[in-house]
Amino acid sequence: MSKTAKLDVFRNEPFTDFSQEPGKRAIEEAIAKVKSELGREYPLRIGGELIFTEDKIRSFNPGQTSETIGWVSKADRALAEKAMQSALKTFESWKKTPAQTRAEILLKAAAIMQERKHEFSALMVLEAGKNYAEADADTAEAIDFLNFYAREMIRLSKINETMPLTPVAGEENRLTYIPLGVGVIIPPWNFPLAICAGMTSAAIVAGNTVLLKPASNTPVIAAKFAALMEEAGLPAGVLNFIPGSGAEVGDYLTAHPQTRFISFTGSKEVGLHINKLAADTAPGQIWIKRVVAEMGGKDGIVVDETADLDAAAQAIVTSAFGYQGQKCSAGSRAFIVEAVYDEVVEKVVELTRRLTIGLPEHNFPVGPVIDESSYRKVLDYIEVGKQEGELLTGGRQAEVAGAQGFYIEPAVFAGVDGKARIMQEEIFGPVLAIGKAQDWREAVRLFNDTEFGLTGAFFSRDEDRIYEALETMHCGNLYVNRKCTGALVGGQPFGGFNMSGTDSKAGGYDYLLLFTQAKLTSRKK
Ligand SMILES: NC(=O)c1ccc[n+]([C@@H]2O[C@H](COP(=O)([O-])OP(=O)(O)OC[C@H]3O[C@@H](n4cnc5c(N)ncnc54)[C@H](O)[C@@H]3O)[C@@H](O)[C@H]2O)c1
Ligand SMILES: N[C@@H](CCC=O)C(=O)O
Repeated sequence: MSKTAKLDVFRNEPFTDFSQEPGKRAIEEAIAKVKSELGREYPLRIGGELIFTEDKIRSFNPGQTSETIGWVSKADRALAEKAMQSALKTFESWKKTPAQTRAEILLKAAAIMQERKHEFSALMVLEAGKNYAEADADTAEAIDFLNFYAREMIRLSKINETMPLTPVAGEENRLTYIPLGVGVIIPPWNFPLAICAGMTSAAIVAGNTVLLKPASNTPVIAAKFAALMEEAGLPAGVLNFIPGSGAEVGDYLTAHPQTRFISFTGSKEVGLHINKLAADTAPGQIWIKRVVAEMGGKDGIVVDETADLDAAAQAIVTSAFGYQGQKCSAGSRAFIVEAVYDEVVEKVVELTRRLTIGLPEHNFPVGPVIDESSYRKVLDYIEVGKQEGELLTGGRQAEVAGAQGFYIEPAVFAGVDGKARIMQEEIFGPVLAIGKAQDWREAVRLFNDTEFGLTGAFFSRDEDRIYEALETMHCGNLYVNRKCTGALVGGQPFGGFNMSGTDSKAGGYDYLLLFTQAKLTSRKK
């Protein structure tokens, strides 16, 4: 793109239709290609140097645990320090690189990813246990983040033209958004491409250099992303890729005096730990570290008696069990008014029973949960649920012919009290808790009775109630008459209230500001 070429308006990457032959063939071919490359080794990337370590993370297929996706080199503290020094050095040149040039690298990366989108999706089918549509949506969102943040950086760099400061006689004032410094990027495994690419590219395009520590369940897709950024022309040392233990490398870098910011997405427990550690001032530290922390959810759907009950039941099931309930936005709770409670519950159970379980590469609606510890945790919660409500369907370990993985039947509990543990704690698996409310206002009260506040949905045909619910349901992303998952970049900036995080609104118009500091210069004329 030349300096004068006008960038077209941002549009979301379309999803692939896998019910049609071309889409189906494309992903099947991509899966075959990725399978032929399994078991490779992936290095750290520090200042352009590819480093292979003795100690490695084994990434495996959660739907077929004997299948190794790849062996990923693992950073220790010494390598994390080397990466910090590389990022500090590179920051001196990267911060001076024009915003337009930085943005162009993201646009190039988006174009390359788009060209090879099915390959990225296929890798997530195998490494993260996503079915075709879930993996495709993840890749599409990653492409969106790259395209969106590139445009956002260009917009911010022209802020004095689009949002002129109030004129002051005899002085010329300018506001610029300058980068912060070196940031540590810590994404989760559940959107292993989209969130990793979004968090990393936003920090980079704003002029920062970063240390990317990917989630240990999904380091291969993160390694592919790091390689892609280099292919797109990102100078060495801007993105330093350092997989490793959260407790070792994560704590070391969070506490590091030269870390300027930490961008984290993950659980409440780890987010609060990072926030606390980052608040301490290390000897030699000359700033308050900025922490962006997007955390868990206990999201839900409220249904009143005027609602389209079929649509509501479908949305409840899709929100609860899409990607096995492993989304921060998962609708793990539903509150239904008494008048239609039995009818909606029956529909939900029927739809849930229709969900078939199997290997993600064969595109079953329900696949495995991510690993053994998650499997045990979800099964433990199902036992808790049996004491707290009535298990209407599912909840057992599922056998999948020819596959050894972490499969669990989607579980629906009804008659669950709002204070029950399965109503209050994030399970992050295929478990839905349904509660009965006397009326829609009580249902909204029950919905709000949580420490989290990420997503929610309200189903009704009554305009007055919709109006009131939009005001009173307290969460960062609130939807009406649709599922509570699947926010789109640009149109539905994403982030939550309370213990769901700092409400950073990824994919929104404020997001890049989190990785900059505003500098005002005033010159006497
Ligand atoms: N709010 C959102 O936008 C959003 C999006 C996706 C996922 N999530 C949440 O993420 C969680 C699931 O992801 P997860 O299991 O990867 O979460 P997690 O908190 O276990 O791990 C997240 C990341 O933190 C790292 N980590 C662990 N300990 C660390 C430490 N001491 N210091 C630094 N880093 C450390 C992990 O290696 C991983 O990369 C769920 O709670 C889900 O709701 C939130
Ligand atoms: N942004 C995604 C959720 C990300 C967290 O897991 C959604 O809107 O469903």
